[in-house]
This record gives sequence, structure tokens and C-alpha cells, in this order.
Amino acid sequence: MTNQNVVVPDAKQGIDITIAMALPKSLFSPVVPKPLPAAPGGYFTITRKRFSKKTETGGKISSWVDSMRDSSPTRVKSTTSLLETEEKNSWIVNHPSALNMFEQIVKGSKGKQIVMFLDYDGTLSPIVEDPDRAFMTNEMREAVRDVARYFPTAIVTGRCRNKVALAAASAVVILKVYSFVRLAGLYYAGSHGMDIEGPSKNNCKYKKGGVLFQPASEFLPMIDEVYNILLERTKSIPGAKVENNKFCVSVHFRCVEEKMWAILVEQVRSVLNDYPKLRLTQGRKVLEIRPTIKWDKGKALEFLLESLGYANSTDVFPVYIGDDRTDEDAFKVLRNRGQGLGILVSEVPKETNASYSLQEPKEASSLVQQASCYTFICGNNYS
Ligand SMILES: O=P(O)(O)OC[C@H]1O[C@H](O[C@H]2O[C@H](CO)[C@@H](O)[C@H](O)[C@H]2O)[C@H](O)[C@@H](O)[C@@H]1O
Repeated sequence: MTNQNVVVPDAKQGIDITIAMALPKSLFSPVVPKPLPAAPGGYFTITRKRFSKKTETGGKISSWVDSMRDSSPTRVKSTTSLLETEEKNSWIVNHPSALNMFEQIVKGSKGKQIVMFLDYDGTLSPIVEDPDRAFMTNEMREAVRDVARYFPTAIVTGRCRNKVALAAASAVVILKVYSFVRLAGLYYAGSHGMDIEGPSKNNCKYKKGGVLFQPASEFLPMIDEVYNILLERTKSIPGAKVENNKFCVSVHFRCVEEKMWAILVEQVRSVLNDYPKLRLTQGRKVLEIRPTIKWDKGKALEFLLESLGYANSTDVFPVYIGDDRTDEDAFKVLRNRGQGLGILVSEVPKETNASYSLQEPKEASSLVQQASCYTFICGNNYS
């Protein structure tokens, strides 16, 4: 049975958060946060300011390629300079591990309704070469299923909403452990939040179940058209992969040789010249073509909170876990609201609006698992 309205027990009610710490270690700390590894050359020094200057549509091809290279390092420095070590140390002080800070997070959320927002690629699933093989692990799937029993939980992703569901479902089929139905209790915000669906049985006050919002629906034919043109224009570039994400298109260059990146960007840019209502952004070894509407993952987060009845509430504690630039819009919303917390999944320091960090999806799985274990125990004994 699900109980998505579970509120984190309040200390005033006599709940001792140290109870969580007293639970078996295997339940609560399956992953010990690793010390930060040496950052690959050039990665963490890229600033958002610098990135945005160079990646607006209309910038030079060479700027795009520079930006792609900056965020996709191929060289790993053998030694780390003192400056870099200091920068890494100060970054971790400012963005501590959410696993290490679990007790404080529980304190901060006491008496409030937690709402979980989870990015997919790089957060729930590890980054792999083939986007069609980016499955969640068995463990992660279980953690997400469990946490969704206690708190409203949304997956917020650049992927096509149906495809994310399919990726999750395929994992179920392959592993033959969980059924897809167990994830029906989640909200899905696909296409960078432009395609929002609620669970069929839920407490969504805006509308019960089904598609809740599609702010870019008028762009559907245009996106299809651009997807087909891009397929054609990039087919001669070895390794390039074009993905139709319904309200946006991804052009992957993870498997494209660096010397071909300029040609790829040139092709994409030349197509977009004929579509001024579309814009080009960049993710992890991917170029993203999106409508120019003012909608992003941050707006999707606000929309979902409003749908759940928490638009102006001070009694809500949204937790957003993500790894990519597109997740920064959501981190920013939380920072501006002064509510909840953003958690960046990253092995290396990055400029971010998130307050805490985790190094890899495995740690995200542990944190999500801890949240549901804690709530299960405290809810049973104290609420
Ligand atoms: O918002 P997200 O859930 O993080 O989705 C962003 C993009 O993720 C996928 O691409 C990324 O993951 C792939 C699989 O690990 C990897 O091969 C690729 O290089 C990454 O960019 C997805 O395929 C894209 O459509 C999403 O926009």
C-alpha cells in the first residue's frame, strides 16, 4: 500500500532522528561516499557564464566545438595542481555529500511533506555509450519504487516520457524481478519537462492521472520534421545518433570522433537556420534541439508542486537530484524558493546551484533508499 502523504516526523513529536543511524548499516549506508577523484583536465574550470556565452544559437561553430570539448574531456592529467586540489576541497565543503548530511537533511525536512524529483540519465542510470541501453539497476529500481510509496515522486528528464517508462520497463523484463506496474505511482516529466504525466492513482489535485501538461504541443510537427532532416544530414557522420524525444531532439556525439564534431555542429546549425523557433543547447555529449518557449525542468518542478497543492506552501520539502546542466534550472527554483534542496550528482566539482552532492547513481540509490527506510521505521513506530 502506498502512503504518499507521509510527512517526515517532527522532533516535537518525540522522534529521535538518531534512530535512523541505529539501523543496520546495510540498510542505511550501503555506499560510503568516495573521496573526490582528480578532475579531468579542463572539466571543472568551465563556468556557466562562459558556457552560456559560447553556446547561444548564432555563436561560431568553433565556439560550440570548444564548449563540447570543455565538457567532454579526453585527456586526464597525471598530476593535480595545488590550486585544483584546493578548488576541489572548497567545492566539497560548499557542496557536501548528501549521504554524509542525511541527519541534517532529515532535520531540515521535519514536519514537512517531502516531494522527490529525480533526473534519469546520469542520476538513476549510469551514463553509457548507447542511450537505448541506459537501464536502471535492479537496486535503483527498488529504491525508487519504495520511496514513491511514501512521497510523491517525479522523474524529470530530457528523454521522451514514454521512452523513459519503456527503459524502466525493459529493465524489469530483462531482470525479471519487478513489474512495470510498480512504477505506475510516479509522475513523469519528459522532454525536459514539456510532457508531464501523473500517475493513475494519485493525490494530484490539478487533474487525476494521465497527461497533465504539454506546453509545447504546437511544436510536435516541427520537431518531427527536424528529427527526420537531422537523421538524413548526420547519417554520413560515423557514431552520430539522433534521438526523437517528442518535444525535443537529441543529437548524440559521444561516439563521434572529435575531429568530426565541427562538421556535426555545422550540420545541426544549418538545419536550425530554417527553424528560428527552435534553439540549441548542450548536455553530456549531446546537442539538444528544443522549442524557444520559456519552459524547463525548473518550470516543470513548479508546475508539479502546484498540481500537488504546494504552490505557496511552506510545509513542503522538495528534493531534486540531477547531474546535468538542464537540472540547474530546477536547482535554481529551489534556491529562489528557499525550500528543499538540490543535489548534484557529479564526480568532479562543477559550478552549480545545488547545495549538496553525490558522486554517482549508486550513491543516489543509497540516499533514496535511506529516505524510505527512515520513513518506514519512524512512520511505523512514531507517527
Ligand atoms: O534529463 P536526463 O534524464 O539526464 O536526459 C538527458 C539526456 O540523456 C540521455 O543522453 C545521455 O545519456 C546517454 C545514456 O547514458 C548517453 O549516451 C548520452 O551521451 C548522454 O547525453 C538521452 O539519450 C537524451 O535524449 C537526454 O536528453
